[in-house]
Amino acid sequence: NPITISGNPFAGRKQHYNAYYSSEIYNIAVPSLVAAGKASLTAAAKAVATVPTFVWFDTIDKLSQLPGHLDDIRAKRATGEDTLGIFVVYDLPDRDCAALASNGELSIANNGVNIYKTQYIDPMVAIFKRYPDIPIALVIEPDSVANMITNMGVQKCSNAKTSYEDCINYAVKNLNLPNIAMYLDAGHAGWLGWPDNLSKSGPYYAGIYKTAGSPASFRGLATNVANYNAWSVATCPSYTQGLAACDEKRYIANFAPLLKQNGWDARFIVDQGRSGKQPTGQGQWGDWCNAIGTGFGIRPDTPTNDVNVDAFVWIKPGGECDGTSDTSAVRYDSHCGSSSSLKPAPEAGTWFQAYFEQLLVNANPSFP
Ligand SMILES: O=[N+]([O-])c1ccc(O[C@@H]2O[C@H](CO)[C@@H](O[C@@H]3O[C@H](CO)[C@@H](O[C@@H]4O[C@H](CO)[C@@H](O)[C@H](O)[C@H]4O)[C@H](O)[C@H]3O)[C@H](O)[C@H]2O)cc1
Ligand SMILES: [Mg+2]
Repeated sequence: NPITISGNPFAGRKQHYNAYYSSEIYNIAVPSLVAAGKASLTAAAKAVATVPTFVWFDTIDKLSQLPGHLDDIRAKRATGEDTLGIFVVYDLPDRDCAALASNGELSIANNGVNIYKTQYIDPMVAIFKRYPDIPIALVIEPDSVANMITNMGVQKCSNAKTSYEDCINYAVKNLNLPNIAMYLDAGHAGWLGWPDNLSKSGPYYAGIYKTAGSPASFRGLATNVANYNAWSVATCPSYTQGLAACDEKRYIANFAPLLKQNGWDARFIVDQGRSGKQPTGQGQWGDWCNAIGTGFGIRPDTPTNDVNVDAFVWIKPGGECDGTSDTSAVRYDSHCGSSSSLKPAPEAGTWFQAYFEQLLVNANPSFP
């Protein structure tokens, strides 16, 4: 029977752990550990397989896997568990405009806006409409709006601004379904938390919400996606350069009132999938690619005890790469060759075994 989400979509529900991430762990990580004489870590690895992570739809082709995930969730819900689907919308034309590692399949110059709407969003909406009985949380377009705040000096980002705004507007208006809650990406404390960036972000994000007609499903913002910041830390790491609000709790506490002043009573979700070890091994806060000295963090089912925050989540699946370290690769970004980055690293999104092992041994809370 169809459901209508009201309030916090995570309240009283279990986030879904998906078969794809489990298969990466069972078919790649576990055999690799055994082959490397690290069989002692296989129990912990298998425990990670049942931690809910978001499924990223980073290509049009991936949409063919969406019904399968939704069928799995429907089966889980049939057992009496109130399971929530958790997915990422991530295929903007000229995607990842300030970096190279996660550049996508669509380009503005090549009819990308039209393809995004008609071949990506419209089919996705049609699939979700076949599952009105399943509650769903969506993260909308990691990095995109944050780049609009800080990277108008990057040609590819300034060129993409109107297209990003058009596509995101189309996405949030068309994905505005009774069983869906949407969270638009909002960078992280080290990105938009700086006073100048935050003062721009309040009106700009609230403007997106109002321009879209304040959709009922448009719940709020997602922070720290694919990044490493603490939820709450007593001592600010040195690389946070004196920014007092150096963790996501304080970033959000500063951000929420600005949104409200501008007409959006937004809530947040916070990625903690790679935030368990503080400080991280980052030399610079902006070293975003495959950062060393990181660990799996706060589990997604942990209560947040924060009125602004609906849930802790693992949006970036730990073990999936941020970008290749191969300097000859088309998508090579120098940030993935930095002293803060674990190397050698494969292409963005593919399995990075050494990184998975790093997260596993540094996990906090630890895995048995
Ligand atoms: O001392 N001060 O007063 C002061 C004041 C202002 C300062 O300037 C700020 O410096 C920050 C860095 O410290 C910058 O933040 C970085 O911006 C990058 C984009 O440009 C982000 O990269 C993205 O990261 C994503 C994953 O998170 C990737 O998926 C994606 O591919 C990738 O592109 C980094 O996370 C993010 O850390 C701010 O823009 C900049 O405004 C600095 C100091
Ligand atoms: Mg990225």
